Amino acid sequence: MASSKLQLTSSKIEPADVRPIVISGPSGVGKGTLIQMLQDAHPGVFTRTVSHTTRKPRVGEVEGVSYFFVPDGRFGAMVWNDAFVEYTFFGGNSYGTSQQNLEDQMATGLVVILEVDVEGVKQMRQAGTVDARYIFIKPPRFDTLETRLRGRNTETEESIEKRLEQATRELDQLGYYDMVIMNDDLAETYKKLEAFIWGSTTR
Ligand SMILES: Nc1ncnc2c1ncn2[C@@H]1O[C@H](COP(=O)(O)OP(=O)(O)OP(=O)(O)O)[C@@H](O)[C@H]1O
Repeated sequence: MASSKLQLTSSKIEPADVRPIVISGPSGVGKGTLIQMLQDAHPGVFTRTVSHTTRKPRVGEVEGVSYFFVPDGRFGAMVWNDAFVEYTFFGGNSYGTSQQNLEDQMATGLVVILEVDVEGVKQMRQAGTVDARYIFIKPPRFDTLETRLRGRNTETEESIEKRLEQATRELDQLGYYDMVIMNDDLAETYKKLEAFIWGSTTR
């Protein structure tokens, strides 16, 4: 992976703004990669929420670490009980961030990172209940997504098509975000993300 070639300086200095950070953007744009880089460069600063999902675990995924894997009925009951700060139906499965998990992560005293799709961000913004910083990662060109998703080798053809279809809709809704960063060169993108989180407004 490209990130292993980067020279990252490791720092435990917390950002002045410790509100949760919501990272959004189309599938394959590099959200997971960038979040991992933040955590690697700043051990002991960030924690991530763990989403609930109705999708089946992939090889290597661990219950309660990668996701909370739940059946459809349980997920539906949680929606009914207003247990999610955001949830979405995507690629044939439901995903959501529970209020409980967000509170648990915030209680650690670390800066919480949430990876949320655009529909989820819309819900969070409209409800206005989570005071967070919202960042959108966008691809340099639409077809970059397809190349990266194929290169990742984790998706079926059907899943790739659903993700690209959804990306078209997502790229149309940038108004919900405090910051939009284009992920062309990974090292440059990472620097911009870090600068924004630590208070600079470099775009
Ligand atoms: N700037 C970049 N240049 C080239 N490749 C990149 C760049 N950023 C990320 N990648 C690669 O693109 C692929 C997709 O990245 P990643 O899995 O982080 O996307 P994601 O947005 O988290 O997707 P999903 O929402 O589906 O989980 C990975 O193989 C990653 O290494």
